[in-house]
Amino acid sequence: MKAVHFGAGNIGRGFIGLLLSQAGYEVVFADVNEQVVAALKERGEYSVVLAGERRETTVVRGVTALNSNADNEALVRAVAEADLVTTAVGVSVLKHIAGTVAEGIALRLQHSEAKPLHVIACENAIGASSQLKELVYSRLDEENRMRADRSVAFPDAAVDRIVPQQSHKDILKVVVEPFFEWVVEASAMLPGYRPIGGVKYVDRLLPYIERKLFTVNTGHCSAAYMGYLQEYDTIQAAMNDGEVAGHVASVLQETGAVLVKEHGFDAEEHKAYIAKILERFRNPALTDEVSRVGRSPIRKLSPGDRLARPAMKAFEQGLEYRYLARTMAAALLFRAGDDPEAAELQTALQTSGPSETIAKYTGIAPDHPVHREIMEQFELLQNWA
Ligand SMILES: NC(=O)C1=CN([C@@H]2O[C@H](COP(=O)(O)OP(=O)(O)OC[C@H]3O[C@@H](n4cnc5c(N)ncnc54)[C@H](O)[C@@H]3O)[C@@H](O)[C@H]2O)C=CC1
Ligand SMILES: O=P(O)(O)OC[C@H]1O[C@](O)(CO)[C@@H](O)[C@@H]1O
Repeated sequence: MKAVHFGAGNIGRGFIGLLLSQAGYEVVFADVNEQVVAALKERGEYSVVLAGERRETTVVRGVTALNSNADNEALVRAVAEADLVTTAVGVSVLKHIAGTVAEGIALRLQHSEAKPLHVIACENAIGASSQLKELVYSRLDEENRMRADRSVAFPDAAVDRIVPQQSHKDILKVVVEPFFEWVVEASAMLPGYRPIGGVKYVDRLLPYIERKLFTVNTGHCSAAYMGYLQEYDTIQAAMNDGEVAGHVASVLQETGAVLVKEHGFDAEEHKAYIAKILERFRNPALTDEVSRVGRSPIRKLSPGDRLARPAMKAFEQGLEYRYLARTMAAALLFRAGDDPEAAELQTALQTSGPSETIAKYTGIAPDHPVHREIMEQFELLQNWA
């Protein structure tokens, strides 16, 4: 069984590559980071360390890598021969890999009996595989699109494992939290698919991806944005501050009410899910930088993502959204590291002012009550920043 995995970064090596290798796949990583690609090629293995008391280490063997830019021809052939293609590159990078995936699919379809291929985008977004499918299909001709409909599937997925920025002497080593959850849409699978150990298959992914995104990711970025305003460098330090932790808990109550109402999750079970996640954010064996967890604030503020979407749902369901609005206001003030999206937001605020900036990046119109709440929270927070 062969897998091509795009993105040999934190989640790629620390989660997806690990599970695929344990499931018996030969894994070819594709990345643009020449040093990582060269090291994977040369060594064919790397280690994953669990951030816990015992620091258990697993050596992931039987892997190699290709450079997505320089080795494109070989990568196209690898996609053509693969049983599985996975990605963890960032949802905004999918457009850059879609061409290679499309070329690989076109090549495999030249054989009349093309074997089934599953393409799973493991990104923090709703419908990431479906987004990738659209990008790939726009690069295939009509005949190949019709043939791909029969032998290529793009099941959506939700992936959850906190993997902070790594800084070890060994550039391939990756320290990850022990917890993981990978949920895949079973209804989209083609006949003959061999389940991967450790993956949970569900018929309807939406409740799972929304629960994950609106709890883990909404909560985490709330800690990052409020932590940044309080001048903390790490999530662990921010979560030790009662005010930040209280804010995160309030946000998760808001999103929890939406999730329970919309998807029928059991309220008590959801409370336990939140408690576990707050504990994971605090994991003292990890050092997770505010700059990583808050990265790409434009993506995080966008209409379908972890902040605007649950806030709008809360409004539509007659529920509370004040703390979500406060996180969105804080996201506008986030300037950690050299994040280009944070810089773009600062320019927008200076040139167009907060109201227009909120409308442009969240898609929420100025006369909407959620917009008005973000404005109010922004004015309150501005004095801190
Ligand atoms: N780190 C985490 O804890 C989690 C991350 N995710 C999601 O996983 C995805 C990846 O995140 P991380 O692994 O943290 O980021 P990362 O930055 O560590 O890894 C991304 C990798 O993609 C590579 N890349 C960039 N452009 C590429 C291209 N054109 N072709 C091939 N590779 C390319 C980068 O060089 C990098 O190695 C994101 O969508 C993120 O939201 C999901 C759950 C947890
Ligand atoms: O910021 P991104 O790219 O959505 O991904 C990082 C997020 O992924 C996670 O590490 C796990 O889902 C979150 O804790 C974090 O907020």
